Amino acid sequence: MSKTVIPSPFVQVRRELHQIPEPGFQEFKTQAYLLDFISRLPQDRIEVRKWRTGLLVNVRGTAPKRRYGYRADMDGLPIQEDTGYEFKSTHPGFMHACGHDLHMSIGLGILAHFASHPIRDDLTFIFQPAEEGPGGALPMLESEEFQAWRPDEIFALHIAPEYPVGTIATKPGILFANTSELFIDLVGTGGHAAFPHNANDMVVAACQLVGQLQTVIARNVNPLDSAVITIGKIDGGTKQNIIAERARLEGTIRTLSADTMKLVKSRIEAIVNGIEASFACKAEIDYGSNYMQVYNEKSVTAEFMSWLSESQAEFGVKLHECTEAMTGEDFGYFLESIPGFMFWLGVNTPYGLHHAKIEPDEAAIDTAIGLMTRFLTWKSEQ
Ligand SMILES: CC(=O)N[C@@H](CCC[C@H](N)C(=O)O)C(=O)O
Repeated sequence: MSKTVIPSPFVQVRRELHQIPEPGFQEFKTQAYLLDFISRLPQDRIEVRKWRTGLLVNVRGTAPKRRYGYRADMDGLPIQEDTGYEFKSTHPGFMHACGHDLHMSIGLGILAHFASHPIRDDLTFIFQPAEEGPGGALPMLESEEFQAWRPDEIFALHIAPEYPVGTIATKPGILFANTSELFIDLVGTGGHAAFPHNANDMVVAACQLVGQLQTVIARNVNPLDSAVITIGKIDGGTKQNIIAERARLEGTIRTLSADTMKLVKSRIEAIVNGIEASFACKAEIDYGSNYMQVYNEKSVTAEFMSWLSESQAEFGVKLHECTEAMTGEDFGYFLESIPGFMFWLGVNTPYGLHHAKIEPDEAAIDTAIGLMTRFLTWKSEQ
């Protein structure tokens, strides 16, 4: 006899959100979906405020002394999906490839629980746009809407493809890197492919520049420190037999300290000046958006880790104290002024974050909802 497997309601929510990935600050359908879901929850303790394409939701406690915040990010990535899903993205060239569909469904699951099982303390649910860029956290944090329901402590998670479902990985102190986007435009003189001596080839300049940028990490950063420069995109020229007048490099810088970020940027600037001189071209650097490191406040994180290590067997989860990673997250801005932490949630998939084939194990959704509802309930009882 065939058995029909009914997915958890929040797996279905994730699948519906997966189909509508939108770029940062254009999460219109996503916002409408969240609003519609929230409108079907018990309303007596809930208030909702829009902030741009994001949302803030207040859940009033029964006798509040403190307020806890839970944040989920909302935007998708410019990736053409290549999964085997029946519920693929319906937005060509866009995909939830960084797990924000899971993050939101987990956020809704925790919210749905507390809408009908209020705790003593108040809760703020933060559905934040534009994490992948240009960064929604900082302007949201500074907004009147956020300040009205500003939490005393704040929490978030990020899916982790490399860990099995049930693994929760985190650490006190720095978890994710400082980041800066990097855009470099090179402008020279184009020309006929057969007359290179009359032109000034920006494809050659861009290739040299990419090679020289590798020396910053290999030769300027202390080998006991860590930094990354990744050039993820090069654009240059117009046709195979035309020497390129322009080229553009697009990338990102990651460091574990603000000082190393300064060092890396000053070396990039020196190298770019050298390219200008050696190719007699013009170069412009734009650092785009910059994110603060994710720094887990030590005592709140230690409290979570000790609570989790005592209760992990009961909840079927396993705590792993991980090392820091060079990922970036604008949740770091919330943590800069509000104590709290972020953790990795194992979703066991061979493809990494930002990969067109990533298929996170959806069992992690209920794991995370169960974990966070229990943790927030326990916090409120202390
Ligand atoms: C978790 C994650 O993958 N976050 C992104 C954040 C991007 C920051 C910014 N747009 C940049 O590219 O520097 C990441 O790429 O780590």
